[in-house]
Amino acid sequence: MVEVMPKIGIRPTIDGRRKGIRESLETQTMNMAKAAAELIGTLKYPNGKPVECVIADTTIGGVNEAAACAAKFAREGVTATLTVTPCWCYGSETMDMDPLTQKAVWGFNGTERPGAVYLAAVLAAHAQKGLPAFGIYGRDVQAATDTTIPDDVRGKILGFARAAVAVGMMRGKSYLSMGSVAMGIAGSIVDPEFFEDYLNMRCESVDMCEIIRRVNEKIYDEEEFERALAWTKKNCRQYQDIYNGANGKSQADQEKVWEYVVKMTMIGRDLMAGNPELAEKGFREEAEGHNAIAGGFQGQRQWTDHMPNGDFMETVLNSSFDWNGIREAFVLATENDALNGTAMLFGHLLSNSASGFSDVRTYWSKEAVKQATGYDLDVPGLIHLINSGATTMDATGCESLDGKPAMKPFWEISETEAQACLDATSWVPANLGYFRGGGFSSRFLTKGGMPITLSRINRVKGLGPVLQIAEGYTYELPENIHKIIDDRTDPGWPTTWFVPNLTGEGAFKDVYSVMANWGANHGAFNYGHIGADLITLASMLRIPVCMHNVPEDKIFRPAVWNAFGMDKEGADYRACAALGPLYR
Ligand SMILES: C[C@H](O)[C@@H](O)[C@@H](O)C(=O)CO
Ligand SMILES: [Mn+2]
Repeated sequence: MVEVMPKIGIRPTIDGRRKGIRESLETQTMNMAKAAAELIGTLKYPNGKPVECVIADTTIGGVNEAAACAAKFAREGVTATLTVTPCWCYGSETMDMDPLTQKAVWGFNGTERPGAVYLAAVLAAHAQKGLPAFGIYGRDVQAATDTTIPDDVRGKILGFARAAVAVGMMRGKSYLSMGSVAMGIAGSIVDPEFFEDYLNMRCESVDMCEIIRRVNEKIYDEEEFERALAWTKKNCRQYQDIYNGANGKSQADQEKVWEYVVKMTMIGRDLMAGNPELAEKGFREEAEGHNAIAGGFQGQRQWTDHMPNGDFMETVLNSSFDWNGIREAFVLATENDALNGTAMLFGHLLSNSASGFSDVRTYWSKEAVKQATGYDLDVPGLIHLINSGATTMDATGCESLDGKPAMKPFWEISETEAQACLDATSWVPANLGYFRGGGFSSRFLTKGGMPITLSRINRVKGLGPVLQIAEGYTYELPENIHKIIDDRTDPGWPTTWFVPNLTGEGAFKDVYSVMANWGANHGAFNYGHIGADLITLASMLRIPVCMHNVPEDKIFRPAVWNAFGMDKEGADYRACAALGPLYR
């Protein structure tokens, strides 16, 4: 994959009046830029490297200096800009006019000079010109000599930067469909217009028979395959065949399936990201890959009716480790549900950790749990997240943060934690009723008490894409109680029990309402409460949020959203409609 990391450009704007005013402000203004760059540099790209900032060569007092800054930023690959100033500057003469950059302005809240006044003036200019910008100024007045960034300003700069980096990361990359529409699932009817207009991504597709060709013609790294198979045999424990009784495959046949699914995993990865080793073998075209930052595998049914299913490939690629060690997780959607894949991609880019993929299968009320198991649930209800094994092994909850279960960026995961995730996962011979070609599904039970955010994109005729978000926690039923329910469901698939945070209103009135308001069969989940970041990201892309339980004081959108009315949700819809998709 072409690794171009999007940079954030810092624009120190200044009062252009020489012979006194400008000179007195140069140092303070440049220092704000340096402080902002230093702060943003504490963030990481998903590859673990620090986020890079570029500062304009000079402060910007007028249009010529603004143009020089824009030229530098274009050369440097800047995709978002943060304008900083402690003073009055000339709004439309100094602002960032690039229609494609994400924009924020930090106006220093002092009283010696009117930084916050410039902020208001330049935000008005942005609103008037249809170039949305995030407004940032501190709640408390600071002394002119105070070079610290107050906490509230830090939070806003970082929130803006995280989402802006995510927008930049997607630009120019691809979504790769392996196969097409799975079982009539609308999310796998991939729409290039959505990817192009909203994300600036290209839709690529390969027929699943490409996998067969690569297996048959040995278009994979054969040395890697030997290593991968040995690693798989050592670390991926085959579970008993709980589905197929006398019809099950012999162990000799299962060994062949293991070999096949390991090859599928390598080939799926090579299709997405390319692999220079293939060029060494003479396969230069195949070595290139599809520059895919996300992908999906149709599987059902044409492939799975005949060939081993994609569960091993999906689970392993979506995890932060494999036979090559601990590495960045891929984003690979089951059933080629590209809209869930997009939510997985958003979550991965914002959290830098692996994304889970699940069916949103069953709502369990307290009463239903009591009736089925005799157990008194101590939470208001549960949503059963479960899918044939596509879910990342990071979701076992065997990584930890401050002693609690977590899903972490790969550079924070230890060998011991990766091993614990593998040890907590077993591999169940696929239900041949569903998957005639066999395969192995990952099976695990997510540890309780992990903060997670469930999200999903849906496309709606006449409206466009919408994002839904539910923050909540994982939950752990006592083992024997879980077993009763799991045995009735799909005991060979990974389970995450989810309890959304309730607000008592609307879609979050109760747990039932959350499930009833979910827009499709799948949800993506990520570690942490990342709803606010998702909302910021959605506003940058002009995707309205149709359902969320994020506290209002955490929501950060471009300032012009305020002009679309006081009711935040309605304003979001109106602003997204008026502005239209970012790359249209
Ligand atoms: C095996 C079945 O076809 C499942 O894969 C199916 O219920 C789904 O996952 C639907 O999203
Ligand atoms: Mn599914």
